[in-house]
Amino acid sequence: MWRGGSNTRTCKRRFFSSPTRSRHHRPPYMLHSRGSQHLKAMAEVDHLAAERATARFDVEEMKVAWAGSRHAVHVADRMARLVASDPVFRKDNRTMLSRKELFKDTLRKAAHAWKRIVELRLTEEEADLLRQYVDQPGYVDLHWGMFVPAIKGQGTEEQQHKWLPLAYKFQIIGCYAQTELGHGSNVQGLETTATFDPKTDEFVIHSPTLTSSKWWPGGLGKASTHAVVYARLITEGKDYGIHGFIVQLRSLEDHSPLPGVTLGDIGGKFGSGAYNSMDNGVLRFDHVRIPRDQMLMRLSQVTREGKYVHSNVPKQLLYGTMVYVRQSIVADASKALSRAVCIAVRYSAVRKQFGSQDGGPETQVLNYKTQQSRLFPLLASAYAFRFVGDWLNWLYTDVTQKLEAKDFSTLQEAHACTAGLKAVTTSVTADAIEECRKLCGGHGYLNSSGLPELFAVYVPACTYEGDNVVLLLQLASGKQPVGTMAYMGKVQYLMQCKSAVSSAEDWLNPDAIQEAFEARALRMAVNCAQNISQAASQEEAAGFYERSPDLLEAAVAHIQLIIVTKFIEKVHQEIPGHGVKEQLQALCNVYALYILHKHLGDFLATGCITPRQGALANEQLGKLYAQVRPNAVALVDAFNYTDHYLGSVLGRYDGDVYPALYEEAWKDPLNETVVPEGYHEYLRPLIKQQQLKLSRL
Ligand SMILES: CCCCCCCCCC/C=C\CCCCC/C=C/C(=O)SCCNC(=O)CCNC(=O)[C@H](O)C(C)(C)COP(=O)(O)OP(=O)(O)OC[C@H]1O[C@@H](n2cnc3c(N)ncnc32)[C@H](O)[C@@H]1OP(=O)(O)O
Ligand SMILES: Cc1cc2nc3c(=O)[nH]c(=O)nc-3n(C[C@H](O)[C@H](O)[C@H](O)COP(=O)(O)OP(=O)(O)OC[C@H]3O[C@@H](n4cnc5c(N)ncnc54)[C@H](O)[C@@H]3O)c2cc1C
Repeated sequence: MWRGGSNTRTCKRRFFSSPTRSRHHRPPYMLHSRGSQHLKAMAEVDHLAAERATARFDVEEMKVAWAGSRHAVHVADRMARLVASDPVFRKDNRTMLSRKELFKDTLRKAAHAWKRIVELRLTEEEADLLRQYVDQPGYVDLHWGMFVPAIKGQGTEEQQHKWLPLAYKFQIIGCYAQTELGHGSNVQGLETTATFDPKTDEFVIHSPTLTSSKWWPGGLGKASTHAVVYARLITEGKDYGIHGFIVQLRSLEDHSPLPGVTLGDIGGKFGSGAYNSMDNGVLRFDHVRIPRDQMLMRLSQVTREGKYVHSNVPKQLLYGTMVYVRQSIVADASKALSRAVCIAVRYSAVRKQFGSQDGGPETQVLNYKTQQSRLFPLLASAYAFRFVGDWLNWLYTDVTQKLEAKDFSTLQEAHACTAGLKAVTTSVTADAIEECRKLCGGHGYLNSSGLPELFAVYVPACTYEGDNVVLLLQLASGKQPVGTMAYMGKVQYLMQCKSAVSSAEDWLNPDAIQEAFEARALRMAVNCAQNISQAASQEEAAGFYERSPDLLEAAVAHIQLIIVTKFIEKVHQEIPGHGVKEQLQALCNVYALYILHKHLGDFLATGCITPRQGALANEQLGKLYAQVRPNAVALVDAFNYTDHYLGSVLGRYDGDVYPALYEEAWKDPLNETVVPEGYHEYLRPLIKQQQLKLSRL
């Protein structure tokens, strides 16, 4: 979970307490006797009011379209405000905390969040949202996000009955210990062993090598008492491959590691603050014994005699927790992307540069066409990811229900879609956050813009829960033209069809877009298949390996088709509210035509459109940007984020950016004293030495 918050060090620190601080060092507006009044008056001004007035749609109804329902808007609103108004959840100076302070702050927030959840008797939906708005990654993410789902998905009814109530009441804290120092992507290559001992009816969990040390699990380093550990099951002398086991790691009395367990944190990570609130851990086992019934036995069992029995279900169900988390990550991508875009759009409307010859007002940078062509596709992508995320959630729920009824027919489709969408949406979002930082110019590089930390927290999403390249290759290896691949059944038509677009406006026709995207995806897949069979006369796997860079691109084309299709389907639905459907239609077109323009090489190379049609798409894109421009600020308002959640002086709702930037600067610990620490040791002697040298000349 979560970002931000107050900290004991900065709370105790009084702003002007240092004896070496001079009064003249205060921000000038604070020297003014009416300083605070003046600030307050400024804060009441909505610097973005003019922008909001130009919106041609009902923002409140757009909030509903974004959130999914009126109920969802209300719940999100209540939880966001609850968090924003609670001093424990304050989010200032997090990037200035030491690792230990940050971790303690995370424990404090998690404990306080839990207290509020219990006191207010929040529902699961409310509790999830509250944690989201607290916004600081921590052990609870893995406890709720992976440990509990692993037991639910892979535990028998008895196991669920025993372990879930303990987890629900936080009597135990769990993590998901799969990855090892030597193996992450290749799950079948994990080395940890779980050897059944029929004499004692126990499994012996062991780390035979350094590379078998569990490495990365979040929450493992310092917080968890238990883990679902993935290990090779060995019984009757035979290795049956990877299975899940519930293993207690720490004492429930004093939190010390149990005998045979060595564990700790793996060390600092990218960026300040950011993901360093999480105790990603290392874990080694030295012949640790657990009762047989702590093997998760829903999919396969080991009998008292040590016999291995596999239920009649696909072995890939072992990977179910990862599929679940991947679909949550897609939903999360739209949140991270929309936060960055909200900051960049609001700031671009406030920021002015050039354009005035006579001392008059300068131009809002949002009016520059280049700014629009960089920013509006990201705005459209945030909406696109939101809707495809909703669809993926539906698909996941559907496959789960089917699995309950022992229908495994959609398992492969769910795996392919979650893997591919996770890969594409996280890669785009990580790049987009960085683009938003650049769109905010120099100020975007300040921690107070919120963007550096958002990027640092977000970027590992390209790696965790499956490296994006590895996941795209999984998608590319899919074989059956079912579900979202059904368009491949139209192979004859799509291989030879020619786009009928003859004017820029023709690109507003969803059928024209759909056909171009289908033809491109299919033709790329067919090209790959042909090249693979040519590259490897004897073995398909060798050809697959040889052509894997092309396969990646074909997989991306397929996923972009899914995203475009789901956006088009969304816009076809009944959408209430003045102008809401029209705005979504425009954003859908921006998304599709931007992808077409960006990947024009694919579309042209596969011959599904002509260069002239490509140019017309770009022409239409320019017109769409002009249509989005007056609605841009209102479109990001519809995300309904509080200033607390955004955590950005540049993205403030009121657009009053400059006083906020100015004020934030003075909170830096470097500004605690006028004369910096180290002056007497290093600066003064240097200066004096130089002065002396000069005086001798
Ligand atoms: C945790 C909270 C979640 C909240 C998310 C919201 C984010 C909010 C942000 C908050 C901040 C912090 C929280 C973030 C927490 C991050 C936690 C991270 C956790 C982890 O990273 S856990 C470790 C994850 N590890 C991986 O993902 C490993 C990747 N590797 C694999 O998945 C597999 O090894 C593989 C799929 C790449 C290959 O597997 P293998 O067994 O070798 O299979 P193959 O031989 O290739 O394929 C065999 C057949 O099985 C099919 N298959 C493979 N996988 C699946 C699956 N999952 N489901 C169904 N089918 C599958 C495959 O297609 C083959 O089929 P075929 O034989 O061809 O028909
Ligand atoms: C912040 C964070 C949190 C995490 N949390 C957890 C957790 O809670 N629990 C847990 O068990 N794990 C966790 N992980 C581990 C994570 O799941 C793995 O790091 C991830 O699955 C990638 O595996 P890897 O590190 O082995 O990468 P590698 O597979 O070693 O990848 C290295 C490079 O090789 C490439 N590559 C690998 N295989 C192939 C291939 N077949 N074809 C082409 N290229 C390939 C990749 O694209 C990449 O460029 C976390 C990781 C991070 C960064």
